Amino acid sequence: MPSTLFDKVWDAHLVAELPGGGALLYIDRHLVHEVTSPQAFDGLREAGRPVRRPDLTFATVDHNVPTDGRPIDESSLSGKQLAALARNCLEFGVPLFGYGEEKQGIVHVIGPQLGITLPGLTIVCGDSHTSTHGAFGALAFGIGTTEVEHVLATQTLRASSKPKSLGIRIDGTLGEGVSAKDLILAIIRKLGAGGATGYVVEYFGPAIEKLPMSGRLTICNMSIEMGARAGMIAPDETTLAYIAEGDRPFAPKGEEFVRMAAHARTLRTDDPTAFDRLETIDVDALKPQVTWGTTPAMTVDIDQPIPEPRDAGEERALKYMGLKPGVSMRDLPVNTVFIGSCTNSRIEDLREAARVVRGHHVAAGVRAMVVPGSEEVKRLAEREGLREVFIEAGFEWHRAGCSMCLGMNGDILRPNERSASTSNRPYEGRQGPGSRTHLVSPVTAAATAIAGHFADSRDLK
Ligand SMILES: CC(C)[C@H](C(=O)O)[C@@H](O)C(=O)O
Ligand code: SF4
Repeated sequence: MPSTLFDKVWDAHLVAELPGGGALLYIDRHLVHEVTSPQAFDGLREAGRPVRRPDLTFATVDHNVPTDGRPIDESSLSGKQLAALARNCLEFGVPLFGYGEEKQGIVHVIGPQLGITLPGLTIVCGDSHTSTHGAFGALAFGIGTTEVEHVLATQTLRASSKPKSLGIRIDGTLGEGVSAKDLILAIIRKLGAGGATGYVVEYFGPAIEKLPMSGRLTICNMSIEMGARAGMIAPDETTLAYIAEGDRPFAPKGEEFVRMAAHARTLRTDDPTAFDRLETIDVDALKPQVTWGTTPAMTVDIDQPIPEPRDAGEERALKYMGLKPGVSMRDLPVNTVFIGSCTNSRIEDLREAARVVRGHHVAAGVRAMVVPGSEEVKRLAEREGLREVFIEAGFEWHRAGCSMCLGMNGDILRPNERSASTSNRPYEGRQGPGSRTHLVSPVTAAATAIAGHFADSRDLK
């Protein structure tokens, strides 16, 4: 019987089938951040247990860190979570990429960058966007705080029954000004915000094979936004070249790399008939996408009008977003442009945005900010002169962190302010109370900052 990439990684990590349909899985890498770990460490302490594999556990601070140079307010909840992680890592011997340190960054950006994320591994983190790491052909998913404690203590996860598999075949070629972000928004728009609930998704096909790792990471990142348990892409030569290049201190080297690469080449779905469900999408005619509502499925092409609401949920979304059907998306002015988040803050995202920005200026009255996904991305961008491009155009240049992806760290919108944001969730209040978020790609965000309203990057030329 043909099997899927997901089957292969699952089977290789199955320790035991549990009575009642669950499974005990061995976990290769456990990523930890300050928001979902404090109670887990408290639990270990109370039980008098150590962290079983501190060498396979990696911690960073991202959600709560100030990105604009403000000092950390130690009396705030953010300050307390940051301090707790530092204490816990010291006590339990877990390596921490702390605030101000060179390896610090958003957990889903530093995993791949440091060579922690590799093909065929199981990777968990107390964070829903752990699906990001599936871009390497890893089985990666978010877990709750109780499970974080279980993984810390045992290096295994009690998973519920094995999810079904959904293959999404993506044909065609992305046009200029259209990116992986537009592709994943189009997929979510087609399948719906719950369209992949209960599935592990594998993206494959010609359009995926042509994508660099940065785009594959963007796609797997947002799998969770259609309810998927995980997103995966089979490792190929692009994946292996990414792991081999650059400064990746935790990536295998020499003989070890050769072994890993040989294993990675076996990690593919034997035949699409192995999927429980199959969907296809063609991207030849895909246009830049913009969300208009409060889920990532409420999306239109940039040259389409705001749609008529089809149900009470869409009506509520329109009201919250302060929008009327029929208004052209392109005519909608924005207050803020945010280029950042684990979806779109890698060096490639910044390069693409800078290419659009170069020689232009941010529109009057618009606040535009770039928040690199890691301190390493920030350093690289500075070395390449991207910082100057953004600063000269009137953008703010920040330190690494989750920043305005969610309102936990001081980077927020004021009530009723509208943003073009490269993040992944346009939920009510996500970027601050009353905030109105529209998801876009980095190049669309850059063009929008310059135009002052939603704009197609191809119009700027
Ligand atoms: C804080 C954390 C638990 C949360 C998540 O799980 O996704 C956050 O990263 C988010 O994006 O909303
Ligand atoms: S950048 Fe946003 S989506 Fe990603 S981990 Fe941080 S808060 Fe969650």
